[in-house]
Amino acid sequence: MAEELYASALVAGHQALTFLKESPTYPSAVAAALGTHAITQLYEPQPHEVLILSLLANAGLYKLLESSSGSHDSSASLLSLVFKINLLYTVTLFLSIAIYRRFFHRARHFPGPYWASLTKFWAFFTLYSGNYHRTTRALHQKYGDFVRVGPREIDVCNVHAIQALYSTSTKCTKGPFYEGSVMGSHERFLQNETPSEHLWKRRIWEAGFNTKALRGYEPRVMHFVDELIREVTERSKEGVVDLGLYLSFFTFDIMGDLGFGKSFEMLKHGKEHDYMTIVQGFAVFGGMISTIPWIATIFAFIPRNKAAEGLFTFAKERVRERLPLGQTVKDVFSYLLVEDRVTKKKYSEPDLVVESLMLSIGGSDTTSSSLATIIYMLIANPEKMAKLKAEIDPYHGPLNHQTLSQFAYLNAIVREALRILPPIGSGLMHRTTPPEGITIDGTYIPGNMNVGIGAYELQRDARYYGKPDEFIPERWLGEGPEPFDRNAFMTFSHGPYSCVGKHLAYMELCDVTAALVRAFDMKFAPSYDPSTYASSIKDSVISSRVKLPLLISPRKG
Ligand code: HEM
Repeated sequence: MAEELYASALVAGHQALTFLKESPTYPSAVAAALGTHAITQLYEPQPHEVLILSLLANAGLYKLLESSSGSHDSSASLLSLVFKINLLYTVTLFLSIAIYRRFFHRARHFPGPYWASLTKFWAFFTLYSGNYHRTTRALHQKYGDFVRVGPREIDVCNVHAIQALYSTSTKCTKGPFYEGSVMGSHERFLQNETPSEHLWKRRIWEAGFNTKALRGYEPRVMHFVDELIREVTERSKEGVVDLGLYLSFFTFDIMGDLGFGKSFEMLKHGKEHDYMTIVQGFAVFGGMISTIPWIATIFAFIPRNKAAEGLFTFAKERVRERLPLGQTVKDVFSYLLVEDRVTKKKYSEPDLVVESLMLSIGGSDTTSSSLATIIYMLIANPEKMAKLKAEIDPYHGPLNHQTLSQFAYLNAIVREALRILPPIGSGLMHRTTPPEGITIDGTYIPGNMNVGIGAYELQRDARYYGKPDEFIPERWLGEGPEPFDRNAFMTFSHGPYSCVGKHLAYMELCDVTAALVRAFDMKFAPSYDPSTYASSIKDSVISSRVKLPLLISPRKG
């Protein structure tokens, strides 16, 4: 069979060469471009394959021209001819792709921005601007529930799509969002694992976030809450405090402690650790290239740059220091050391390095930006702050999650902040539809399309939440405006790949909010324009760190 294929390929190659030799050069370039487009419809080549093929094709072309011109033409004029043929080939190929995507593609009936129908770079640049979530929301308001945000990408804003796309029973597969590695290598971590590998790894992670595990982490979390209050008290004596920065220090310190067994001590030193700077840089970059996954596959072949290498070296050292302590320390890492009860598989040391890195990325900026939003919303809505104080103040015991989970208004505030400004707000390309396509609320989406739901647009949709742009915690207590649809809450995603750290996040959000409100009177710094808060949040898949300049003083009454 293989020999037959090889023989057919040789015959086809020979015929193509004869055709090129006998036909005029420029029309051949046009024919080759159209042929390439037709082939890529059947088989999507990887970028490195395209590169290798085009180098080989150009070398062949040069040889062909050389042999057909004899000794008449110099190599400079041959090269110039090769260049012109390449240009014609490229222009034809791109035109052919553009015409196809615009007028013949199976996604052509879906409305959306013009450039998005032609190229994924529309999403890349929209994400670069930090406005992806706001842009897709505006597009849904203009076009409806299904918007074409890429050649074969559909952003969906409809509550029925959650089950259809994200649930355990969905026929959709993980989308290209999870392909490749931004770290410049082939490492796989929980989030971008294949479904079968994800299954056993996820079981290990889930054990690390069950109620018993969380109870074990709480004293460690409370240690950092106390440190946060102490540091903010000290800094506030000097004037304006950027609480956004200190909340970042806080969440990174905790993730260092729970993921690597050692805090970054940023709260203690009041200074940014290089680790945080690099991680935050990577998060932005990683977010952007997730819109064009073939860029990530190129990165997988390039050696890691200095910053990424530094990050890995740091993580490797921390993991090596942490490993000998085994399960004597009750952190998330200790759970990652346990073998899966079903498959008996275990994480290797290099896998632990990658997972610890991912833990610190996934659990830090998400939680700190949510905390900043909670405090911002409370200061911007003094009546809500007063209501929260009225709930917390009568209680004089130690703050812990068991107690705080009974504080209905506090929990409603946390939920409402996560609804109105979710730290992962955009849908991107989380899932790919099955070959037969999928129907959502009466709309058919063809097969092999990339689809996603953005939490921001869904949670600001007036069909699911009355007065969606207003901060109304009461809606979670059954006292807010209608409609109110709990099912449209997507902040932690949904289904088998949803946030595994959700309960730890809730614990941190409640613990810190209660501690800050109990300890301080807070107001916006006079130099700060609070109306810029929401627009200052840049969406790079995970929201960027926000500034929250405050005047803070110990509570008087
Ligand atoms: C407010 C805080 C948080 C938010 C809003 C959040 C949100 C999310 C979302 C939306 C996903 C799914 C992403 C996707 O579609 O692939 C996710 C996954 C994940 N999150 Fe969180 N997260 C938060 C905090 C945390 C914390 C504190 C941790 C760990 C300590 C964590 C660990 C993870 C992990 C490991 C995954 C991957 C799960 C998987 O693929 O099975 N997150 N998170």
